[in-house]
Amino acid sequence: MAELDPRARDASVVVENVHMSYTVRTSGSGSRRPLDRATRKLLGLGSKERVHALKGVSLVARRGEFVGVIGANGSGKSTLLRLIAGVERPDEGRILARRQPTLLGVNAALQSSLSGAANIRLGCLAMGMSPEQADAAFDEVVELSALGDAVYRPMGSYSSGMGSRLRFAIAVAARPSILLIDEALSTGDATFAERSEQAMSQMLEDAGTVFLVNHAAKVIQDLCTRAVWLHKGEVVMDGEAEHVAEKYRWWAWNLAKGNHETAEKLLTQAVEEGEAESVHVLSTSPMHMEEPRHSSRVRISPRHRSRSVVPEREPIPVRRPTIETDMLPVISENQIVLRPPAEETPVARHAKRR
Ligand SMILES: Nc1ncnc2c1ncn2[C@@H]1O[C@H](COP(=O)(O)OP(=O)(O)OP(=O)(O)O)[C@@H](O)[C@H]1O
Repeated sequence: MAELDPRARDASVVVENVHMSYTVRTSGSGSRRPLDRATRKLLGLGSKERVHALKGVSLVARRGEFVGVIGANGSGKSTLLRLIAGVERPDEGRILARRQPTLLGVNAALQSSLSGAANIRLGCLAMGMSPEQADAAFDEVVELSALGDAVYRPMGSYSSGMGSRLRFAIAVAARPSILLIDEALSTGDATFAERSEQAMSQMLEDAGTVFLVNHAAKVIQDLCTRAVWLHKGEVVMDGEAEHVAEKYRWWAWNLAKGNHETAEKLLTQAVEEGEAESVHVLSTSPMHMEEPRHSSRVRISPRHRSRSVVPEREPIPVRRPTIETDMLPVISENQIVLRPPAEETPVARHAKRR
């Protein structure tokens, strides 16, 4: 049994045994011929398929942590961020956050027909700022986005990089405690990269938490303090960014070179070495809450669990949280997070073995 974790007070996001699946329509025939596909569609012969995007993901992010989420295409990175943002709710498991997280580009939906300047105001208001705060933040947003005079042009005329920079600058100006970034930082030039790094360092110094999804191990190594490697919806490794990103990079390189056997071995080693964090959230106050919007909906069948790449663990008791905000249940001080003792973390175990 794990010890009580005194650092629970620092937890800003708790992801507890989260499962998420989507139903997708397939043509069902496997045929590549357009006529076949069209005929099957007309006859309504398409079938539905269940895609398990996340399978029992658990982690605790703390104040001041910059967490990189890395993994191959379709491994569940964006799904995890959307769930943490509260944009979607998990089928099973629970997510708690100390404050409402900001998912870059989603919380401030911008209008392409309006100028960048009008969108700054709109975006700041959408992020919860008052009109006075939005006006005061204008110069800072323009500077960080490095748009110059282009800020007075319609946003529809921007390149995708310019749009990403503007969304990032608006999100940072709103001083979120928890910022979730999906790839956006790879679209800027060197000046923007420098400024965005400074802006995020400031956020972390203010005890914020940043999650960054990126395919590039180098970006994760350069920016993050910690990395979570997802593979087919499961946590393969969770630990120090440099170490996890290096393991991921080596695995991805072998896979890209067609060294499937080596890649498979590396993945197995990483799974053995990097057992994911085990998270239990207990509520010590009476269970008087209504069913939260983000609580369990559907149970995943044991059949799907048995195919998992990560060894099975004890089922985690899911109990109701004590407080609820508009989007996600909030972590309260009387909830306790249990996790393995420090010396049992994947990185520590790896170090011991060497
Ligand atoms: N809205 C959706 N509807 C149907 N399937 C979805 C949806 N969102 C995600 N998926 C599926 O869930 C799995 C995980 O997708 P997700 O986008 O989270 O992966 P990712 O790691 O972010 O991928 P990428 O690196 O390509 O962006 C994929 O198989 C994807 O097809």
